[in-house]
Amino acid sequence: METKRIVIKIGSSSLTDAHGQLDRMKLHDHVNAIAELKANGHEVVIVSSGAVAAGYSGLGYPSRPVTIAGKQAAAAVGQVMLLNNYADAFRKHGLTIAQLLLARQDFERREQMSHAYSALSELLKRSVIPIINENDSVSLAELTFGDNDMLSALVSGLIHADFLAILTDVNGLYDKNPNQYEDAVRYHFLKELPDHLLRETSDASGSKVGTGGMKSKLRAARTALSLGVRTFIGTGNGADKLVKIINGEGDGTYIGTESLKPALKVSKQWIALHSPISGKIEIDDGAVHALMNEGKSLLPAGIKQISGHFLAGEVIQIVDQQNHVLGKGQVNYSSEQLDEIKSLPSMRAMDLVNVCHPEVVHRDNWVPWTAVLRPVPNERRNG
Ligand SMILES: Nc1ncnc2c1ncn2[C@@H]1O[C@H](COP(=O)(O)OP(=O)(O)O)[C@@H](O)[C@H]1O
Ligand SMILES: N[C@@H](CCC(=O)OP(=O)(O)O)C(=O)O
Repeated sequence: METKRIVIKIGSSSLTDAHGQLDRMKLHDHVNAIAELKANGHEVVIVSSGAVAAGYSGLGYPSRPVTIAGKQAAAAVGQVMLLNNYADAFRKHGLTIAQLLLARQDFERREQMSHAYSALSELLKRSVIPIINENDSVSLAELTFGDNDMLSALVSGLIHADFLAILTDVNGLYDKNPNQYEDAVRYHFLKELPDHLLRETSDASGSKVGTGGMKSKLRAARTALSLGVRTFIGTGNGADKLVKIINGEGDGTYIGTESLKPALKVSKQWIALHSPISGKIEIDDGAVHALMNEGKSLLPAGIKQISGHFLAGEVIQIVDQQNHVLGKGQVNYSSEQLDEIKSLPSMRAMDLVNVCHPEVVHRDNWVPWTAVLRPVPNERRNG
């Protein structure tokens, strides 16, 4: 049997009881199913929610806190309880776990993203099961993932996973919220996620503890697909549930086909999804053709105009002369240098600013505004 690298996202709703508190039976059910995957030789990374749910009652809150400070405190208490429970449960299977707490800022800094990649790769090599959660207690309010769906998609891209399973309390995506409409119909398989599905799907959570509802799972699934990772959204019970899920027999919705394009390199993922945009370069039609159709790098000769102040190594947006965004790239020249050399032949440009490589943006550091950068409807573009 082919072994796979699998990311399992476990939502709060799949870890808690009717009062919104950590349900150890549910946790053990997931652990048994993950142990089964490991026994079959698969590599597994868990993205687990549940810290706030596990911690709030111990802090004396009558229900899940709504204030930022309340959630941060509850997560700090609950994360310890959550991981202790996982560690005990996995130990019974002879398996070791590791904890990684990630914040959105960790993805915005290229080195930190590479460190996360290296640490995860090493843990997987040593057959340890990394358990990731958002670093709720320190995440900046305006920069939190909020739920772990998007985090799980980004992690699955980062480690070039073969499959992302988002476990929740509903058995897949329905054409309308099944909690409200009895006649809601479930999708078993979707080749891709069209815009209208994202627009129409509700962000209402089905439980007291979940965040983001089905909409955030679809956003995450779209990101995972664009990073080359097939996704499942659904549920299941018993030790064989995950084996069934990865064999295509799971109770839920499968999104994407086996023949997705391969994942982008980590450096391109950073440029595409996380890097801040420091400026803009407008290019002529010849350069548009070279970049978009011929897989070439951007040379000084194709540059018409520069906006913003940026340094060499920063990421800028590239637009055509009608101001259509073409993509993002990491520049080898500062905006000051580019102002001097725009439209010039490469040799002259290099002489003028004393730089030894002709590419303004090398094709290895260029990501076109295709699937990865495509904004989810009703949302701001990255940057
Ligand atoms: N179209 C839909 N299909 C399926 N579930 C939906 C849909 N719209 C809203 N939901 C709700 O989304 C919930 C799952 O999201 P959420 O509560 O955030 O789960 P989790 O805690 O697992 O992240 C379901 O319980 C369901 O009530
Ligand atoms: N990081 C938070 C997760 C917040 C949350 O509700 O996420 P989810 O259940 O995935 O919608 C926690 O551990 O409680």
